[in-house]
Amino acid sequence: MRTAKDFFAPLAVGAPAPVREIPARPSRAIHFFDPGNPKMAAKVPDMVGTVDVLLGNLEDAVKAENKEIAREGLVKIGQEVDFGPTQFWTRINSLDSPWVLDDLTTLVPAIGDKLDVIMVPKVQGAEDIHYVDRLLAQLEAKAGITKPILIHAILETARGVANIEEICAASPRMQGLSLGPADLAADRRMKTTRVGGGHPGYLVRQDPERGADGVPLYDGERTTYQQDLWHYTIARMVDACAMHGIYPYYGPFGDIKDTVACEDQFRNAFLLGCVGAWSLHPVQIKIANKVFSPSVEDVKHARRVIAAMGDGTGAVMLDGKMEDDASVKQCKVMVALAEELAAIDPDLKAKYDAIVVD
Ligand SMILES: CC(=O)SCCNC(=O)CCNC(=O)[C@H](O)C(C)(C)COP(=O)(O)OP(=O)(O)OC[C@H]1O[C@@H](n2cnc3c(N)ncnc32)[C@H](O)[C@@H]1OP(=O)(O)O
Ligand SMILES: O=CC(=O)O
Ligand SMILES: [Mg+2]
Repeated sequence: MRTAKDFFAPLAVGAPAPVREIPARPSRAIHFFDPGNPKMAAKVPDMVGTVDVLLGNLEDAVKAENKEIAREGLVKIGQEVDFGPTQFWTRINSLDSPWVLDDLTTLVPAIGDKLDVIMVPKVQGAEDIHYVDRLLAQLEAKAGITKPILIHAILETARGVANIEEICAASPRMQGLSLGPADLAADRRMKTTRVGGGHPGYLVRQDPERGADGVPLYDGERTTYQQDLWHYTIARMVDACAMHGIYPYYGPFGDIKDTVACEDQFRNAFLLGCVGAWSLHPVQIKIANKVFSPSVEDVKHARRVIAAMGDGTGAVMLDGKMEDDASVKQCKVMVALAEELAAIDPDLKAKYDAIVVD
């Protein structure tokens, strides 16, 4: 166990001091691109400023024979592109893979000063974070990096879910967690072959009509309600992240053409407390930016409650509803997010600025 005294000490002589608080930088969409795919790589400079996070993916979805090309492509992009307000992340290969050591030892010296966050897949427990933490400190020290690179863990194994709290607490570098529904489904032996999203078989059914003897009458239509396969895991992530001052994200939604269901899945995550989701295709950036930004109506309502509540204590009636100390805190969450987003998104700022609180 690392004691409180040692927790914020650098793990290598010359490494930058760990951050004390994870900055709340907007990250509505973490947009994945394959840095070894020339068409995708060419689009990266023009995407800066249109998306909160650009992530060069080196892990799954990059063919084994292209791993080195992808890594080299990422170094080139990192060195050549000015990311401005957009965060620059990468997803390295899994810690048991033949590529990860070269990923880290190549990326940190070459573009470690540009990388905000390294996403680590298939994290099983605190030991995985400790390994990356120490190695990053050594590499940062050697390369003279002055700002610590943060770590984001993908929750995609049953063991990772069971160890969620210790993963979040493993290092001051821990920035957040993403749900990895595809690998997690496989690891848990769930019987869905979809990459995230719902499943028509996972449902509850309206009660049947019953005869006088109480026996169900099976002749009527009974409405079914599809349920969210990921609710439990996302809720666990949200609590663990909030407890540790880090950020939860929904992961991939593989049905690229079903933009409506993607929006629903993202919105469920937003309502439960996630700050963003992955975008696998440019079409999903727009969806994430929309869903993970509070609506004008929500911001207006929140500002009205805050204004009506004065010093934030007591209870008032507003539009027939009770508001009190707790609801004003909920409203402050909404307004704080709106302010963070308005600071980087001029369109949103204009919409929020135009709100008149009556
Ligand atoms: C379970 C997990 O681990 S999920 C995370 C790993 N998976 C990924 O990262 C997948 C990333 N996305 C992709 O590989 C692709 O978007 C695919 C395979 C899903 C679809 O690709 P395509 O069939 O080429 O999509 P489509 O034809 O609609 O592409 C339109 C254009 O957008 C580009 N494009 C597609 N995806 C992206 C992307 N993620 N980033 C930037 N550009 C992209 C294409 O290159 C194409 O460019 P062009 O107009 O110059 O030809
Ligand atoms: O990496 C993501 C997943 O769903 O698996
Ligand atoms: Mg995965």
